[in-house]
Amino acid sequence: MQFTVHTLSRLMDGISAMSISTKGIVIETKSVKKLYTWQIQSQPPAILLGKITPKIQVFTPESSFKIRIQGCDLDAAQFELQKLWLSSHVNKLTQSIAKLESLLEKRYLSHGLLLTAQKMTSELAGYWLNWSLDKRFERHLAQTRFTLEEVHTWQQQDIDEFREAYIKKQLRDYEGYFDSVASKPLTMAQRRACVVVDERQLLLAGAGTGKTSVMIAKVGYLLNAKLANSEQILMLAYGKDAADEMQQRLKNAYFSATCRTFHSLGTYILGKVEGKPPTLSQLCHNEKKKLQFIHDTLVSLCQDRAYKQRLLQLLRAHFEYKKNESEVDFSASSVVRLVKQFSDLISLYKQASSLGSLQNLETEFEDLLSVFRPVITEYQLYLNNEQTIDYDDMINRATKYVKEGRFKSPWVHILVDEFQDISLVRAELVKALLGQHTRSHLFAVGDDWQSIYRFNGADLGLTTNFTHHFGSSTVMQLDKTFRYGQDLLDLASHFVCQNPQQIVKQVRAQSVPDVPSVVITPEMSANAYTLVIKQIAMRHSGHTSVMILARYHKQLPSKEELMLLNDQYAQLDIIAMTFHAAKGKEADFTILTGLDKSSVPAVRQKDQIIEAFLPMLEAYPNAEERRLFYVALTRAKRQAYIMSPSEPSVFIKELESQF
Ligand SMILES: Nc1ncnc2c1ncn2[C@@H]1O[C@H](COP(=O)(O)OP(=O)(O)OP(=O)(O)O)[C@@H](O)[C@H]1O
Repeated sequence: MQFTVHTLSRLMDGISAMSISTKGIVIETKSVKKLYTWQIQSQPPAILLGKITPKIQVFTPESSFKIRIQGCDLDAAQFELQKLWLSSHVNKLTQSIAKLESLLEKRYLSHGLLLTAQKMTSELAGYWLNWSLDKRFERHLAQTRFTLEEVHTWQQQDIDEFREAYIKKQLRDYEGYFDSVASKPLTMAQRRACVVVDERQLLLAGAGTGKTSVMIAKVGYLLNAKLANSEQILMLAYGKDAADEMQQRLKNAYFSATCRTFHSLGTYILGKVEGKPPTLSQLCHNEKKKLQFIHDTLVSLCQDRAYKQRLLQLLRAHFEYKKNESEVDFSASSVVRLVKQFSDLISLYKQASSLGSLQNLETEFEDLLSVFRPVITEYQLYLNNEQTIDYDDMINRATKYVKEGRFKSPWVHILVDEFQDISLVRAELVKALLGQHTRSHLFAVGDDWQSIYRFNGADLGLTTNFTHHFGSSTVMQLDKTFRYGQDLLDLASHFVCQNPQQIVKQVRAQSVPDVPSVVITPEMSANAYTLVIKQIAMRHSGHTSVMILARYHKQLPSKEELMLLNDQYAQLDIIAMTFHAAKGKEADFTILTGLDKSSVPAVRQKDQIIEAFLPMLEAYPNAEERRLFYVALTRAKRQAYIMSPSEPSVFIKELESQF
């Protein structure tokens, strides 16, 4: 397609010929012939901007070369030039806008998609929106330019409206699915949590609000809406039971995705990269063996006089070691305490080392760490000789492999349950996996009211400052609890929110029960819970589950006692577990026992160095113990019996004051 501007070129000084094509303008002078190409990145030539004067100026992109045109048919010239320019540029515009429209139609307007849209439109807007097209072209391009202008000038309100329209459409299209994906139709808040698919998303919700149900439904939605296939979805649970339950619930709903705990994820990654799954050291499973190992290591290290001196100094300065002899008495309680501390410190030290946060601690605790470091070196040597690893090695090594690209992650959607209990090192692994894909999605589900694993390194800040750690994100809440009635909800929420740092959530209960959901009953004898069980059995003939809960294992009935109780009351399914183990579980009735004032809240001996290695301690006293009690309180579907001993916990007194 050639358009030769005979009339124009004749008038131009020094230019012997000029022709215009879809590629650009070819200018010929006596000595040179040069093509000035139209460039898509460039602004349209001035002639297209409608600034037609008797002296038309055409700016080519590479230079400010000017062509002065006089005495010609300006309209015709402009029309032809526009036509040529458009024919070389219009495809990019229409294709980009079509692509954008299709993306916006198919996907939720996530933060990532919004950025892409804004980048695309601001690039195009630069050369399409500042000038007016000839009317004959305008007709064809009006809609495209309108879309471009609309997206380019989006304000927050427009974005919100656009998102809302998309959500409404998805809710309509998938109404039948959300009605039937679980045993009961999902609530509106649960449905919305499924159809909103942001790159980083946090679902914060209280106990019994159906978080797990949402995770299952979300996987199904991603699959049905063809936003992902099964191989691209990874679900992470805190414990093996929870991962198995998730897998089972997926299977029941005929969905498939990978469900793992962090440990099984680590094992899988290491197995893939190293060719065989790693072997875990016995020291990981057996605390007694670990303590013995540390004890033996210290004995052996003390053969070195200088080391022995440092150990004695440390014991005297920080462990109330009273003896003056030059030998260490390894049976002394202070030494036993030090051995226990070193055992706890191994994991925390390795976590801090992998996060690069050791430096300050090294200076602050030099006297202790100079004694500790040879122990951890021996520990590591022992694992190496055994050709085994521990849990920290597993997560650290897995993270390293992912970061180095030695493990290729197939997962584009990662859903993490119990997010409030995630540690920084585990979060690093998740981030590394997400980082392998340009568009990856994290759906974190958690409840800051149920964060109970700080002593293991869980960092609640990852949940409460989610956006700070993971970038722009959508935070949502669930507003209805199904497990228990309004009275238990009010009591438990009021109790946990005494700590002003807890995020306030507006939750309602599905039901208002006709009998009280919480019963505080005196605990006259050690196994008074048997009387409560008897009462439950008398009143309920159908299959009924009962959970006995205590702060410590030792306060729970033995296996034999439980078996006897289960035999005695055949219709009851009675189990017993600690408050910690009960997280994520539920039963028709719960019986909380062992609530004497010395057990609950448990007072941990403050250990300065362990504290320093753990995530920041909250200012509110007993914050984690309060949350743990909240977890225990919220396991009952019908009634929670709280056994109140003669010297009850302050937590019971607090609850009583609320009745
Ligand atoms: N939309 C719903 N309608 C009725 N019941 C529901 C709904 N969603 C969930 N449930 C029920 O609510 C109970 C709690 O659900 P789920 O275990 O998923 O909650 P959760 O938020 O994970 O609880 P927690 O954090 O305490 O472990 C279950 O018995 C579940 O079947």
